[in-house]
Amino acid sequence: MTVLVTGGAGYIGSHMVWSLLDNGEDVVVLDRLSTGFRWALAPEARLYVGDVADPNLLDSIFKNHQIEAIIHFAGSVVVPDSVSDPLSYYENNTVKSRALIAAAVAAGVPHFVFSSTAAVYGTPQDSQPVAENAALNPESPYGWSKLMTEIMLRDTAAATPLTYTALRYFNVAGSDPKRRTGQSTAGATHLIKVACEVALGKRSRLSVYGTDYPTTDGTCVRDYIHVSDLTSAHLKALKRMRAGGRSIVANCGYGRGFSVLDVVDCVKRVSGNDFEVSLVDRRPGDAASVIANAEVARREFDWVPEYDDLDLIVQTALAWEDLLSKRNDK
Ligand SMILES: NC(=O)c1ccc[n+]([C@@H]2O[C@H](COP(=O)([O-])OP(=O)(O)OC[C@H]3O[C@@H](n4cnc5c(N)ncnc54)[C@H](O)[C@@H]3O)[C@@H](O)[C@H]2O)c1
Ligand SMILES: O=c1ccn([C@@H]2O[C@H](COP(=O)(O)OP(=O)(O)O[C@H]3O[C@H](CO)[C@@H](O)[C@H](O)[C@H]3O)[C@@H](O)[C@H]2O)c(=O)[nH]1
Repeated sequence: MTVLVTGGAGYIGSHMVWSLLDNGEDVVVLDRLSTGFRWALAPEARLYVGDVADPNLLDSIFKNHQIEAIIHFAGSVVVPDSVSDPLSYYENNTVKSRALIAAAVAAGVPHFVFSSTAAVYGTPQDSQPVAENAALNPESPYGWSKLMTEIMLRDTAAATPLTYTALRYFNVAGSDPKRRTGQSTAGATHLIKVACEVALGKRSRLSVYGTDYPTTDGTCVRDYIHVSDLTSAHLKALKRMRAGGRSIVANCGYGRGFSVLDVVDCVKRVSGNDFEVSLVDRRPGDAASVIANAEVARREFDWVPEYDDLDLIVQTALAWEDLLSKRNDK
C-alpha cells in the first residue's frame, strides 16, 4: 500500500515525505516542480513529474501503485497573488483539485487528506481562537479556492466511499529539526522566511504590510505552527481514517497569535542581527488576525504538538536558511 503525496517536492510536502518514510510508509510523489525542487525530495520516494490534473499520468500512477491514500499539497499558495490573478488560483487550486478527486474516486482510493487553510475564515467576526464551525468568510480568492475544494470533498464523500480529512493549516514555518529539508521557495513571500533571509543578509529589507489593523500593535496577527507538528497531524489523521474514522475538518495551529512586529523582534533576537524594517501600506487579501482552536485535532486524532515555541520555529528556519546559502554558494 502506497501514499501518494502531491506537491511532495514543495516546502510542506517535502517534510511530509520524510515523516511518512520515517514511519515506514511507501511513498510516491506527483509534482510539476513549479515551486518545488527535485533535490528537496527524499531519495526513497519515487517522483512523477507532472500536473495533478493530468489524467494519463494519474492513470499510470494508479496502475503502477496500489494507492491507499492521497495527501494533496499541490497548489498555489501566495495570498496577494490570488488577489491580482484570481483565475489562476481557481484553476490550480480548485479546478485541478476537482480533477484529482475525480481520478481518486474512479480509482477507488479510500482516503484523502487535503491542505486547507486558515484563510477560509477571513478575519473571524465572533470569537478567537476560531473553531471549525465558525462562519467562513475568506478575504482572498486563495481562501475561496481552498474552501471550494473543501466543499467538493464534503459532497463527494457523502456520495462515494471516499473518506477525507481537510486540515486547515494556520501559518506554517520552520524546518525539519534533522535539517533534511526546509523552505526553499525562490522569491518567497512568507513572513518568517523573508525575515530570516533579511537577518542573514540575503535580502536588503523587510516591509511590514499595514500598521493600522485593529490589533494590539496595528500589524496582522497569525498563529505560526512548526512544519513538523503539521506533518505529525497528517500522520495521525491518516491513522484515524485507516481505523474507520469518518470525514472531518480540523484546524492545525497552536491557539496563540503573534503580530508581524512580534515576529520581526523574535527573528532579530534569535539571529542576533538587527535589520532594517519599512512600515508600508496594507497588502491586499490579508485578514487582520486569525488564531486556531485546535480542539478537534486533539480530540479526534490525539494531536500533541511538540514545537509550540516561536523561538524554536525561528531557530529551525534560520538553520535551514543558513544551509541553503551554503548550498547556493556552491
Ligand atoms: N505554507 C503555509 O503556511 C500554508 C498554510 C496553509 C495551507 N497551505 C497549503 O499547503 C500546501 C503546500 O504549501 P507549501 O507552502 O508547501 O507550498 P509550495 O509552493 O512549497 O509547494 C507546493 C508544491 O506543489 C507543486 N505544484 C503546484 N501546483 C501543482 C500542480 N498543478 N501539479 C503538480 N504539482 C504542483 C509545486 O511544484 C510545489 O512543489 C498548499 O496547498 C498550500 O495552499 C500552506
Ligand atoms: O514580507 C512580509 C511578508 C508578510 N508580511 C505580513 O505577515 C503576515 C503573514 O503573511 P504570510 O507569511 O505571507 O502568510 P499569510 O498571508 O497569512 O498566508 C500563509 O498562511 C496561510 C494560512 O494562514 C496560508 O494558507 C497561505 O498559503 C500562506 O501563504 C501578513 O499580515 C503579511 O502582510 C509582512 O508584513 N511582510
